[in-house]
Amino acid sequence: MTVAVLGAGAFGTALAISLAQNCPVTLWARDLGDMARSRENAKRLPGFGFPDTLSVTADMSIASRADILLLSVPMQKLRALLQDNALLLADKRLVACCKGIELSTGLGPVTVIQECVPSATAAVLTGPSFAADIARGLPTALTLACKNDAAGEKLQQLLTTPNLRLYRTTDTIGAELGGALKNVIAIACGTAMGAGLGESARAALMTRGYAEMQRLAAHLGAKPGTLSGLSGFGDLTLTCTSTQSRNYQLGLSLGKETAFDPDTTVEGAATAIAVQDVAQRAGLDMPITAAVAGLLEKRLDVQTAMNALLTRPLKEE
Ligand SMILES: NC(=O)C1=CN([C@@H]2O[C@H](COP(=O)(O)OP(=O)(O)OC[C@H]3O[C@@H](n4cnc5c(N)ncnc54)[C@H](OP(=O)(O)O)[C@@H]3O)[C@@H](O)[C@H]2O)C=CC1
Ligand SMILES: O=C(CO)COP(=O)(O)O
Repeated sequence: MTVAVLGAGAFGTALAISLAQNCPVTLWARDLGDMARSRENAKRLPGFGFPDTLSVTADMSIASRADILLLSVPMQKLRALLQDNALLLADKRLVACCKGIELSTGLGPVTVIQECVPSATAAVLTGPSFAADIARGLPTALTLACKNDAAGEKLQQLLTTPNLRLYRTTDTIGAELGGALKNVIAIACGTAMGAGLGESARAALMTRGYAEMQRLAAHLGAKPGTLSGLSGFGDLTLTCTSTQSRNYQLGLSLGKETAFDPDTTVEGAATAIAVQDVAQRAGLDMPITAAVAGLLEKRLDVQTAMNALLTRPLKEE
């Protein structure tokens, strides 16, 4: 068995390092930089040397020879990567490792894979995990979702490593929505903390945000149990409470009104806008998502957004 990871960001690099404990792994990057010589990804995940079983390439025809390919580029870049390499990726097992909803279509990564490479077996790997924790060998548990349970079980076995424990589901919609939507709520929580609104406000946003996640997921046909698992509740908890999270960090800077590096990968930003559109079309009430979209689009300031949430009509929980 061989694995390739397409996209040498922090997460792709960490997964490649962990999976190289199991089998030969090829890490594909559009720009290798100094990685082949230094045996480290100094740009995205500094401080973690590559094991001997990990090779790097910028040649997709080499990477695509692997049995299983993990797709670890940001969500908004996934479709182009698949379209550009559709012939090489035909019939492969493709596992999306990105968390988000496509801005132009409102679709998640599994559907995007199915649209671009219909002959592939599509899956998504998601859940609470920081790249540095995985690379450090710290214990991590993730969800592997694949509609075909037999294919999913095989992937679960092959991609579990000594420190990366995978659970399995056939509910790809629930798994990808959990990973996408928690980022939006993490921006809201970071904003509240940055603006000094307090930990009680954060707990309220996490809980009511989780209600929004469940509402949209149910509307789109997800199983309720998936949202309460690692890919939903698990990742929501991690991302809304850790300053390691870039989504939370963006929120902190919105709340403090400080500058934020626009080149940072913050999946929740595009996803908030995409989800707001999906919710509006479906007639769903998602006020926290709408508030985050309003903040990001600079239609709202923090105080106005918070007042709007607090003065909504009172309701049953
Ligand atoms: N970091 C983490 O802890 C975790 C991240 N994730 C998810 O993983 C996904 C990737 O995030 P992460 O690795 O952190 O992001 P990073 O910001 O670390 O890296 C993004 C990577 O994507 C590459 N990339 C961007 N556009 C393209 C493109 N068009 N073609 C090829 N490569 C491209 C970049 O290449 P280049 O260097 O050349 O710009 C870079 O290597 C996100 O969806 C994120 O939510 C999930 C769990 C944990
Ligand atoms: O998805 C993550 C943790 O599970 C990483 O979160 P950020 O993308 O916010 O850094």
